Amino acid sequence: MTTIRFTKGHGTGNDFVLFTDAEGAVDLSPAQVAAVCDRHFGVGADGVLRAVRSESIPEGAAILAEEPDAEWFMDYRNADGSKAEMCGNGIRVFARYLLDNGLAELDPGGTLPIGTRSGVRDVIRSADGFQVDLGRWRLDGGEPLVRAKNLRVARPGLGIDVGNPHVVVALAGEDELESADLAYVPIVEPEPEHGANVEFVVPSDPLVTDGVGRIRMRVHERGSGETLSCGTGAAAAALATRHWAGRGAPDSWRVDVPGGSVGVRMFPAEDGEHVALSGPAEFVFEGELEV
Ligand SMILES: N[C@@H](CCC[C@H](N)C(=O)O)C(=O)O
Repeated sequence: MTTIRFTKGHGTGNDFVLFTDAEGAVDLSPAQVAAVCDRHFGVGADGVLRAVRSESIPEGAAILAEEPDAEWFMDYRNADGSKAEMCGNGIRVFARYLLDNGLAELDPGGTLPIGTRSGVRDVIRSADGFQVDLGRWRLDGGEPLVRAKNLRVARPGLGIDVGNPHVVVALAGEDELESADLAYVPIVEPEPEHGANVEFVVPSDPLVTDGVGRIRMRVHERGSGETLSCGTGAAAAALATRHWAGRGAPDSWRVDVPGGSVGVRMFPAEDGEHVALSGPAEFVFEGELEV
């Protein structure tokens, strides 16, 4: 048995257990992660974020080659113990965890590079907490049909990759968004090879106010079930809505989720268009765990 000191944190209600394992000595098994995340018998969380030095984890070697300053790697696990490439809410909470624990510094106007399974991601401070550049996004996975419990008809989704896979589905209105039962895994046909997070969105009316688009979203996350928020999902949802809205649609979006609200911004970069996510990073409590 190993004792780990953990912090419980969240970003718009998407909650995580965070701990430091600088030397990479505590590689939790899927069963151990699932036990920690269990809301009845464990701490309870949507995922676990292990802070491990990039040099101490196999996936970190590629990260250091890309960006030698990415000292820390965010080892993200879903609540079922599976590994995911990226977590948009998690990385803001992770950045704050590194800073508050003196593991990293972020000068005013500076950037904190963090290693993830989808590459190095740059975090900066923002008015609402932290902003992360999620990098280049791409349409991926076509337009599969999506069925969810309590939705009367199957609807076409749009596959979008923002470092991890998403399928975004537009619903007819607020009633449909409320009544969809996301306790059950939505059925996506054809099934994405590596699974997908599925976002259900409803545009606000009007869609755009003062140059900012606004949508509401609920999500069923791969490996974690329905969560109160998904940062990469919010970015995918804004990208899909802009795609559907066509010419003239804005590059700035506010995405309302059951746990709060996050900002999404698309901007040109040297290697193509990037998408950035901003929002809060909160801590709730600290404790010790035997694993
Ligand atoms: N909640 C996260 C996404 C976490 C990973 C996801 N469940 C997956 O398996 O891809 C976010 O805020 O982006």
